[in-house]
Amino acid sequence: MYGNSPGQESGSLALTFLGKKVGRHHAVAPAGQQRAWETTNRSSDVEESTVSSRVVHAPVAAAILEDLPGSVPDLREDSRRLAACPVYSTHIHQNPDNTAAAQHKASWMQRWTSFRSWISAGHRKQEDDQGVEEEDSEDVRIYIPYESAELCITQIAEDMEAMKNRHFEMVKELEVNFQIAARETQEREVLKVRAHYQNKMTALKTMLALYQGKVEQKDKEWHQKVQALTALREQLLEEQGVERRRCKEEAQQWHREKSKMLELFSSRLDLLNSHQASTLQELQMARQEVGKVQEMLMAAREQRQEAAEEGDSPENNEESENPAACSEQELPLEGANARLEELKESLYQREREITELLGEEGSPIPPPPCATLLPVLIQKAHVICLTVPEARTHLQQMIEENQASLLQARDKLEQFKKTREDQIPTEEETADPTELSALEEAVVEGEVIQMALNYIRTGGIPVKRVEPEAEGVKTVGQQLLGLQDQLKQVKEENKRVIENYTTERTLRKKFYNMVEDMKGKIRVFCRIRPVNRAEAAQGGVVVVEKLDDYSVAVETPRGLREFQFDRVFSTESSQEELFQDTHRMIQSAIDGFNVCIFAYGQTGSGKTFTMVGDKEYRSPGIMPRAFTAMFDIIKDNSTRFDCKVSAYMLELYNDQLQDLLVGQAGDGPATQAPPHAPPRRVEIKRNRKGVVFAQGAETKQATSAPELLALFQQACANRHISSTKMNSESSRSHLIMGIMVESRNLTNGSLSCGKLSLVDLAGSERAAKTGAKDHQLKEANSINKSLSALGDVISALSSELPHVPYRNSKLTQVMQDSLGGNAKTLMIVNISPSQYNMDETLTSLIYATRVKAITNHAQRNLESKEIAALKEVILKLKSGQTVEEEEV
Ligand SMILES: Nc1ncnc2c1ncn2[C@@H]1O[C@H](COP(=O)(O)OP(=O)(O)OP(=O)(O)O)[C@@H](O)[C@H]1O
Repeated sequence: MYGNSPGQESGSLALTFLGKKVGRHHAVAPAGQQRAWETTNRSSDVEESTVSSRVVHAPVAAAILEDLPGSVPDLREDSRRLAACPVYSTHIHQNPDNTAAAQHKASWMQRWTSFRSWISAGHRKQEDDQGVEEEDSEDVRIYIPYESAELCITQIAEDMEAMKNRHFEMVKELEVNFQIAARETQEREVLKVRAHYQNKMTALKTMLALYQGKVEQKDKEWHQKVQALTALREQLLEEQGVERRRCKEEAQQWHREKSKMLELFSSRLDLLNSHQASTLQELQMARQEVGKVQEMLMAAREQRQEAAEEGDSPENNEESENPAACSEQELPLEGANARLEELKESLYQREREITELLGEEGSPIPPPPCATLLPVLIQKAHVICLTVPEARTHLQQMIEENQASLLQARDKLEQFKKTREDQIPTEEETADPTELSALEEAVVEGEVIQMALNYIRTGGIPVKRVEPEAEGVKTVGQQLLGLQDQLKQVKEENKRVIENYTTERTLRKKFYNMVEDMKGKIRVFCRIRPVNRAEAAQGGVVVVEKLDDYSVAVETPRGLREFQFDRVFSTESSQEELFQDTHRMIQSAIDGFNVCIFAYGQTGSGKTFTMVGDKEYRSPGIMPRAFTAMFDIIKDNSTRFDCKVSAYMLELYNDQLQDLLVGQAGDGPATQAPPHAPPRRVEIKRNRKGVVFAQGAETKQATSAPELLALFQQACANRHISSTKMNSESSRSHLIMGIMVESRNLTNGSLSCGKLSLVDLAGSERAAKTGAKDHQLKEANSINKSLSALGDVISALSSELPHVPYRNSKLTQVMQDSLGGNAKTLMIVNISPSQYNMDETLTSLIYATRVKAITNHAQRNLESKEIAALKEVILKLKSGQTVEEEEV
């Protein structure tokens, strides 16, 4: 009946649970080889059915029955009994008596009941029983009537069904048990891990608190320092102002003095010229007069000579006898001589005056006699003072008295000057300078006396007196020079103070950013691109300025607006510089963190340049550099970690996710899209930990940076790019690249799974500026819509609203874990420096500032060796694979 006929397939179901093999071997005759059942079915052919039933051998049946523990001994006994009574078997067969059949049926029923009870009891066959039973097996022939056989078959079928169900139940039960056990183990592990990390977290929190305390303290100190420096700066500025005012006043005074002197000189020069002119005139006149007088004298002399020649005449005798008449004749001569003398005197006078004037102008004046006498006098007086004590006392007294009077005179002069400065000068006051000059003279007199008395006391020789005006001029000049020096010093001091202030400000911002980073705030970098040709054509006015490494300012019509970021990169900053600050994010991804780097900004602001680089990869952007850096890190740690890198690449075009890796030659036939196959549907999902993944997206493995770059380049070729007025190669879609790094610790077997998302967003644009039409306009609308949804998410997160509208756009779904999720995120806001794009720049900077306020909760995705192994087992079981004991 249960013959293992030739060609019969023998199947076995084996389940291994925690190292114990459970289940049952069974044998089922394949269709077409179940002779007994076939005979029964063809009941009209009695002869054939009889033969068929008889050719079945008992040992085979017994062997099969052995597989049904519990029933085997009964059946064996029964078969032996039946074999000993062939009449019964034939009788039953030939005489189908109802009672006998009923009895027979009852006996079979009994047996099958026991068999069923065995099934329900879940009796397990012991493998070692097999040997014993093999020994017991005998060649037994069993003859069973067809009705019974039919019944039996039905029963067997039912029982088999029951057995199958039971087996399934058992399998289910085992699965449940297994899941419970796995869950319990997992929970235990999770609890352990949680406790471990809780401790670590507490320690970290304590450290953080300590650090925060320190930072706060430092912050306070810096704040105080900054305040002190600011106060100092203010004071210095004030002093500088005062100095400036003083300098200005002194310069004005110096100018006044100069013009006064110039006036004086010019008036003296005029006087001199007029004196010279009049002197020359007088000289001329005098010469003429002298000439006349000389002529007169000559004439008179000639007359006298003539008279002398006629001397012998009595008239001459009379003249000689009459002196009065003679003197009358000489009178005009005397008058002429007197006039001559007068003229000479006047000439000398003029000469003296001219000499004096010339002497005042600069020619050396012979020292007055007092200048030679004074040192002699002082020396004598000093000697007297040395020898006569009364004279010394008297001198001391004189010095003191003079000092007092000098002080008084100076005070008076100061007061007078002050009152004159304070009051609004009236005409009378300005017109009366005598009082001032009298006071000034008194001061000068007092000073001269003081000097002289001091010389007498000390015995020094007084130096040559300098002209008071020249001294005044020299003093003003010296003062000016001194003031210039002071100004220079103050400027240098100011520069130093400003430098100190800037350094401290920079440090403060750096520490602040570090604290923010530790708090889980999203890091935001700002990059200013150079002015492009279109902007230059619009005037190229630059309104954006990098103030320092952390601040950027925009000159708006309403004034300067300053924004603070984690780093600010100027137009001169290189790709290398930018990447240096990005590098540690790559390390985090390898360490098992979920990391996201994305570029944001208006169209043409340099997002693709920042993320991808230029077309020829002469200055590669973050993405190609990240590939190299990632594999470099992996290589450096290859002795401790075994890492696997795989990537997917999508573009969000017109609100549709498109897989850029589909259709590429890759690591297997599965990656090759069949020709004319409908595009595979890619959906954005989140795993239990909240990490976003692209379901249905082609994921390709890469074993080196060039391999990954080749994949990336091929995928980029599929991207939607077209030319607009703002950018000759404008991205018309958002590019999303996910790089998964699975890293197994070779020491402890733990497994970490990190993800690096690199996103190059399409830029917001105004149709008027880009000149978008038709399908470009549709693209622009779609881009703007998704960016607006991103803006809404940013606003909700930064305002800590209870609902964040992630589901409004596919873009926000893709970025859900990066904004307010569990990722370490870096945003690079790209801006244009030109006035032409000022509005867009301001909008971008405002959004970036809001992003800075968002807090993420980055977690490391690390599993212990056991959990990782159990997960693998579950996966295998789910997919219907056999799990070996060693694997668990
Ligand atoms: N920092 C930079 N230094 C030099 N050139 C730059 C810089 N940033 C951008 N550019 C140049 O400006 C142009 C526009 O840049 P890019 O295509 O990266 O802008 P985008 O923001 O990606 O624009 P869209 O959103 O339209 O795709 C490119 O020709 C690029 O080479």
